[in-house]
Amino acid sequence: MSSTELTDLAELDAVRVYALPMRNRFRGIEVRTGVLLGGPAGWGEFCPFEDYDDAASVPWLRTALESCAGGWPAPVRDRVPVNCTVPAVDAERAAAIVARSACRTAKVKVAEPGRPPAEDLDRVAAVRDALGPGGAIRVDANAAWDVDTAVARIAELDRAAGGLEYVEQPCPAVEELAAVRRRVEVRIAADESIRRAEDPLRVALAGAADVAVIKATPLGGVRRALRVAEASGLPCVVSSAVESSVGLSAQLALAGALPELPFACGLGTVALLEGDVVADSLLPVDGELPVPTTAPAPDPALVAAATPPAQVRHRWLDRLRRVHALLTES
Ligand SMILES: O=C(O)CCC(=O)C1=CC=C[C@@H](O)[C@@H]1C(=O)O
Ligand SMILES: [Mg+2]
Repeated sequence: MSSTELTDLAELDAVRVYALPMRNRFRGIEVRTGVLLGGPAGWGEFCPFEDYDDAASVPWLRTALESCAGGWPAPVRDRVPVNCTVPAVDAERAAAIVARSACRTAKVKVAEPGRPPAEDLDRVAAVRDALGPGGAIRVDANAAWDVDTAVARIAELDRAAGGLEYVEQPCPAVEELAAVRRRVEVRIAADESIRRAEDPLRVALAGAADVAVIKATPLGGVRRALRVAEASGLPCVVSSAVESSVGLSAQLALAGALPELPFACGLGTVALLEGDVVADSLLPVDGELPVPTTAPAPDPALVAAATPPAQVRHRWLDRLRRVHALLTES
């Protein structure tokens, strides 16, 4: 098939809704849900977070349909180093997650609403112990702080971690990221500030970040995300949207195709899920994942085991139809 994107849902051979529990609550999510789409040239995954409206979900569907059409850009590497992701859990669990992962880089969630800052310090210290002195630690505050709080917390976390590789999205606004960046030594990474194609240029022009976090899934696919990465002019880290192995493969295709990849990617996230929909899960081995050329096919028995009740299936199929209608209008 020559086209790089399917536009007609009738061309799909299979549509399967899945629901997989998270091992630990993450981004407020306890069960990750989405739709697997079987196309003429492969599989794709449509899995916008529940709080995304239909318009914001359009690029997620583009990503799924690009995957179904097959033929991602040619990779320049066949393996990608990844970080393990440590949710806002207690220090003991954090250390266990790192030890189990065998990754040399850990990304630690901090500034969870309602939790005291001392818990973050204990968590990063435990992660450093588990990782040893040679590993890299990055933290993600998901835009929780104002500028002064960010400056204070980053200094404390940097000390507790024995050095941070970078801090992801300390504050909400691009101008705030720039202000924090002028006041701390630790690198700043922009994540939520890069959700639309026009965003990375704004981040770069404002001097707001040292690193761009790029996600193929919410940016409309591997090709679109590659253009966003190039426009950023910044070193890029590819990070997941907590997909099953089907959707994660598009993110790995992006990481495989980026001309430069100076940091480990946030793609070890199948480990956050209780189970998967493919037999050969994209779980890191020795801190790396392979770059696939197509998405792995779901295993019918695993999909059957992950199929949610009819009410959930109908809600997702309605969502798919509505978002598809918006996509074809645009
Ligand atoms: O980057 C990683 O290590 C894993 C992915 C990850 O952290 C995220 C995925 C999806 C939603 C987010 O809240 C979160 C992030 O903020 O980067
Ligand atoms: Mg982030």
